[in-house]
Amino acid sequence: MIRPALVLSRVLHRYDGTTAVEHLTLSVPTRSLYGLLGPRGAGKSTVLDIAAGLRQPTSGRVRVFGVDPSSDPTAVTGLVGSSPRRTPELAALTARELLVRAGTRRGLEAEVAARHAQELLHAFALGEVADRVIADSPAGTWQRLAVAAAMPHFPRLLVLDDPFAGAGAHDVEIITTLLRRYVSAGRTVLLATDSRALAERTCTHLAVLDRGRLTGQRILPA
Ligand SMILES: Nc1ncnc2c1ncn2[C@@H]1O[C@H](COP(=O)(O)OP(=O)(O)OP(=O)(O)O)[C@@H](O)[C@H]1O
Repeated sequence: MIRPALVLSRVLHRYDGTTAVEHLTLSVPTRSLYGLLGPRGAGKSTVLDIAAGLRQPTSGRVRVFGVDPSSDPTAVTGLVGSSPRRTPELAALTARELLVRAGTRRGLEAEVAARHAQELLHAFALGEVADRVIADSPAGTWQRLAVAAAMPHFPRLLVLDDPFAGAGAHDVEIITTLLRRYVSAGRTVLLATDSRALAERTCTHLAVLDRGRLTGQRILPA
């Protein structure tokens, strides 16, 4: 049997007084495009942070390709890719600079990072804005760039928080095509969204979260 990309077993997460994730158990198969669907505050971002090794759960068991993020955080960082947040510091960079920086931060040599940045700019149809400052780009362009910035090192698990937020139909089309291609190349994508329509159109698997609990799970027809 192929080992799942991510396994959460009875994961609980509390922030001070708030229980964000309540005894969540789920398994994300390798080569799936797995959607976490739920309204605001459902706990999606918390689950993604836990999957990316950016947050330790209060209790429960987490395995990323069999690795426990609490005992080997560095290994998990190498296996997972996630998008940067749009901070003023990043918005002052050009699209190309952001992608090169994303690559070198993931351990690529400068030359390799520059080549991958060029490939990603092309794949995400970002050629025209490549050397423009990010601050001048609309939300949909940022979303394409943010997804590209999660993958310069070709991580085995791509973790994307709301990659369609503010994206227009053209951006959604490009992002969806690239994510499908990524999965076809043997990788795995875990994304969060509050749009049922987009989740159903894009994903191969769907888990529905509500107030930190799993309320449904489906495999979607191809
Ligand atoms: N850093 C934090 N400190 C305290 N409470 C938090 C923190 N982050 C999230 N929460 C709370 O945890 C719950 C789950 O939040 P989370 O962001 O994981 O949900 P979400 O489904 O991603 O929502 P959104 O779509 O709004 O990001 C919410 O009640 C939220 O207010």
